[in-house]
Amino acid sequence: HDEEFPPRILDHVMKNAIKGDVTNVIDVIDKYCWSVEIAMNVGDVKGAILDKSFLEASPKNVLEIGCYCGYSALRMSRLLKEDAKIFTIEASSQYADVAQEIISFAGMEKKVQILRGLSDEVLPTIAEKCGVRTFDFVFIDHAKELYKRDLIMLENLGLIRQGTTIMADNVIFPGCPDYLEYVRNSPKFECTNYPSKLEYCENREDAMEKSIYLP
Ligand SMILES: O=c1[nH]cnc2c(O)cc(-c3ccc(F)cc3)c(Cl)c12
Ligand SMILES: [Mg+2]
Repeated sequence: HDEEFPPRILDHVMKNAIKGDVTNVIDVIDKYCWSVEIAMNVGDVKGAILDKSFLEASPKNVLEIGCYCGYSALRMSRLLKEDAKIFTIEASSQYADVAQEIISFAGMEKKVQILRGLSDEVLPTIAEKCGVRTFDFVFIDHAKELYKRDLIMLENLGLIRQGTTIMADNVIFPGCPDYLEYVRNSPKFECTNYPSKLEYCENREDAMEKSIYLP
């Protein structure tokens, strides 16, 4: 995935999507990624799996680690209940800039707050900064080598509670074997695997892993 992609997708959305119509923005991004160039959004197929788990959890406080262009934040924002909110951590200021534009274009700037910085620098102060005690739903979709570290941080910081749903993207490709081994062998997590395909690909396997926290 090249660094120049995000500005192109932003430009495409601004030119081809309907301002304020979050579902149309999502569709325009998916069509572009299927037809013009692939992006590392969770995509429409895995996105539907995310949607289903999100609706089942019906969360009030949502945390996403890895915002990228804001695609998955938009998918979740359109399913948010009244007075619920999404906090999404993004380390790349270029990605965060594009995501902010796309989220605002879709009219979801009040429901989605982008926190700029590295996850291990943002997480320790997120509770007081965001006025949240624990998160009800967490979507992990950033660098695969940080999944396990960050889940342990969430637990140690008391940012997840009995019944919190954690969804992880890319557990097959690129893959996060240490994370999978950790959650599946821990008595504190109830795991379910959802086999799928890498976003915008027909023939490369990937999967999402759902882990319910039961300390
Ligand atoms: O870095 C990623 N963070 C979060 N999600 C990701 C994802 O869903 C896909 C990929 C990826 C890898 C190799 C490839 F050929 C195409 C796409 C990456 Cl690299 C990430
Ligand atoms: Mg991903």
